[in-house]
Amino acid sequence: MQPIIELRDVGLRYADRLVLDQINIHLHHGQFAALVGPSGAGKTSLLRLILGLHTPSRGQILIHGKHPVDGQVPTIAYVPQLETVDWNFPVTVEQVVAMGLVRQGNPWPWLRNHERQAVQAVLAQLEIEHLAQQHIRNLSGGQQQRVFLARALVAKPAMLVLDEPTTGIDPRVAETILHLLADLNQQGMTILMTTHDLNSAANHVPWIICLNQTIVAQGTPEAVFTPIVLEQTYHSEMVVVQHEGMLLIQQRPHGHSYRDLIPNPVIGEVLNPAMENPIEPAFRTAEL
Ligand SMILES: Nc1ncnc2c1ncn2[C@@H]1O[C@H](COP(=O)(O)OP(=O)(O)OP(=O)(O)O)[C@@H](O)[C@H]1O
Repeated sequence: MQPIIELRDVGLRYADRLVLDQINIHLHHGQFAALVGPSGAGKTSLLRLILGLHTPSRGQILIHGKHPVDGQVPTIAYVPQLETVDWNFPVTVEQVVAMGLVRQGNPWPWLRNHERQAVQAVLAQLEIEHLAQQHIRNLSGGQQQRVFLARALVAKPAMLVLDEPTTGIDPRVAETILHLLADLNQQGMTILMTTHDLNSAANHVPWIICLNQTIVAQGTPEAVFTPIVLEQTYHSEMVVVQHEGMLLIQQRPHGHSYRDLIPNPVIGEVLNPAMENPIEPAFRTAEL
């Protein structure tokens, strides 16, 4: 089956600075993937490449097997980081969601009936229809995230791309947003999100892409969330434990060894053979 998105040996430079290198990713219909990596790893830059907002310095990006034309990628909807939004802009929830509609042939600022119905339907789907006339500034972080999710969904995209959807909201609300994304994925939506929350990604997202300028590893959480892959990604020692069926990931405290902290080291093996120091197969992890 043809991937929705395919990146072939993609590189990106800002001026003379290499930000992304040798990026190879396939995302198929129905996948739910998280892009993780430290600040400055190039996660947002990679999303912007996929959205057609940057041109790769090398390699190819194919959407449904084709090159995006003129930066237009109509079937992929974007949910921005909340902190990049101007909350003083005078708009209601309904107006924000309507911005997601492709409003061909309607130059007026008010909505036609079918447009209002589409907005109402997506607000109901995300259980925020009661907020339609509220100013966006007056909402909680979780409600704001749902509004921008609604704006993305109203255009009926083939795929959602979200930049840090759980940043800046409390852990309980972040959990509900991840459940919402998992529900959308169950209904067939393909999703790619960036996150700094490794524990949520490990326990809610079935496919993980570890990035630090290049792809360090990609695979299931159990396969890629290993101390070695995490150290290669973050350049910092991490502890991975399994507890009651969950993966728990934490920065390694100073003065402890893995032997003290990990009763059952987790095993991983989906690695990037192109890396300078290819990561050893997983069974080596247990020897640390
Ligand atoms: N438009 C730009 N021009 C020049 N450099 C940029 C530009 N955008 C990003 N960068 C640089 O490229 C690198 C990757 O940035 P990017 O925002 O993609 O990282 P990130 O992984 O999303 O980081 P974070 O987790 O902090 O959001 C950073 O060093 C950043 O300073």
